[in-house]
Amino acid sequence: MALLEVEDLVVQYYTEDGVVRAVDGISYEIRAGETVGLVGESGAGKSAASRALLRLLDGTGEIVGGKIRFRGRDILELSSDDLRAIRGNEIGMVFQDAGAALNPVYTIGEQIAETIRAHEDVSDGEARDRTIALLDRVGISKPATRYTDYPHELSGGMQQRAVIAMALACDPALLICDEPTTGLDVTVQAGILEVLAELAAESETAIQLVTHDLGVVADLCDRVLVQYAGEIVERAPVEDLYYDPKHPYTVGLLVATPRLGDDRERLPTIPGTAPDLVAPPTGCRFHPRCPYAEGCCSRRRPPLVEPASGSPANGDPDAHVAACLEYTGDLETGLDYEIQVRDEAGEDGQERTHQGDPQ
Ligand SMILES: Nc1ncnc2c1ncn2[C@@H]1O[C@H](COP(=O)(O)OP(=O)(O)OP(=O)(O)O)[C@@H](O)[C@H]1O
Repeated sequence: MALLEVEDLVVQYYTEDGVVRAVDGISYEIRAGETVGLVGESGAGKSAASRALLRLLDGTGEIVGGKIRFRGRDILELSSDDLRAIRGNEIGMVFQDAGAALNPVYTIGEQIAETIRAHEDVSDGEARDRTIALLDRVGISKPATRYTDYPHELSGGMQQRAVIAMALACDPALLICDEPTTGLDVTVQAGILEVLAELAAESETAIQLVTHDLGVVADLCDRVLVQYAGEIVERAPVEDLYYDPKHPYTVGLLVATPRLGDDRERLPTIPGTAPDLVAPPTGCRFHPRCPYAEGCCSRRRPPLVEPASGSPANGDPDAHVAACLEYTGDLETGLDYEIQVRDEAGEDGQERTHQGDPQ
C-alpha cells in the first residue's frame, strides 16, 4: 500500500469572478521514503493540491471531489481531532512563508519542544534535548543558544530552517514542502535545499516538494508530477522527465530552466500566460500556448497515456505517462522538439538541447 494515495482530487475556490477549479481531478501516489516533485507555473494549483492533503485550504477553498488516503485512512472522512493528531506528527508541513508559521511570542525552542510534547509523552528535558538535536540537524549553529531565540531574532533563512525542524519534530512519514525557498536569497536557498536533500537521501520520510523550479527537482526528487491548469499533464521518474520529456509544456519548462554554465543572456519563456481557471480552455488546456497544437487539441481533452503504446495510465507510479493527443495518435504533424530547441540555439548553430545534464 502506498503511503499517500490521491484519487481524482478536485479543489475549488469561490471568487467574485466565479468558481476557480484550482485542482481538477488529479491522481497520484507517494510511497514511503520517496521524494516527489510537483512542478508547474504559478497558478497551476500546486499549493491548493498540497494544502488539500491536510484539509488546510485557505479562504473559500473546498475539496469537492476525490479521495485522499494516508496510510489507508481516508483523510476526508477523519474527525478534526483525528486530523489534528496526524498534522505535525505523521505529516509535517513547510510552507512558503516561514515567518507566518512561527508564533512570535514563543522562542523557537519552546515551539518545537511543544510540538513534540503535544504528540508524544516525553519529559520536558527530553523534548528540549530532541529540539536541540533537530536545530543542529537543520544546520542552525549553536543550537542550544538559539533555542531561546524568538523568531524575529532569526534571519528568513534561519526561520525556515526552524520551521523545517518543527515539521520534523515527530519524525513524520510524509513532509509536504510548498515552495520552501521562495523569497529567500540564492545562497540561503542553497542551504535550505541542502537540508532537504539530506533528508530526502537519508531518512525514511517521504517528501512532496512543490516548486516551480525544475533545477531543484532534478537535485532532490525521485519522481516528478507536472501540473498545468489544475491537471497533471506528465508524470515520470526524474531522469526520464529530464532526458525524455513527453509533454510540450514540460519541454517548455525545461527549456526555460537555467542550467549550470548557461550562457544564454535571456532564458526563453513559454509564450502566453497560465489560463484562467474559472473558464479554462476546452480540450487540452495547454493548446492556446502550444507550438504543436492542431484543431483536435481544442476539442479533445487528452487522457494520461503511456507515450509508446498510447494505452491509458494504469496507476504504476514508476510509469512515464503524458496527456498529449500526440500519444493517442490524434496529431497529424506530431511533435518535433528538436526544431523548437534548435530555434533557441545561438548564432553558432550549436544545439542546446533540453537533454543536457540536469543540475
Ligand atoms: N484563497 C484563494 N481564494 C481564491 N482563489 C484562490 C485562493 N488561493 C488560490 N486561488 C486560485 O487557485 C488557483 C491555483 O492557485 P495555487 O496557489 O494553488 O497555485 P500554485 O500552482 O501553487 O501557484 P503559486 O506557485 O503561485 O503558489 C489560482 O487560480 C489562484 O488564483
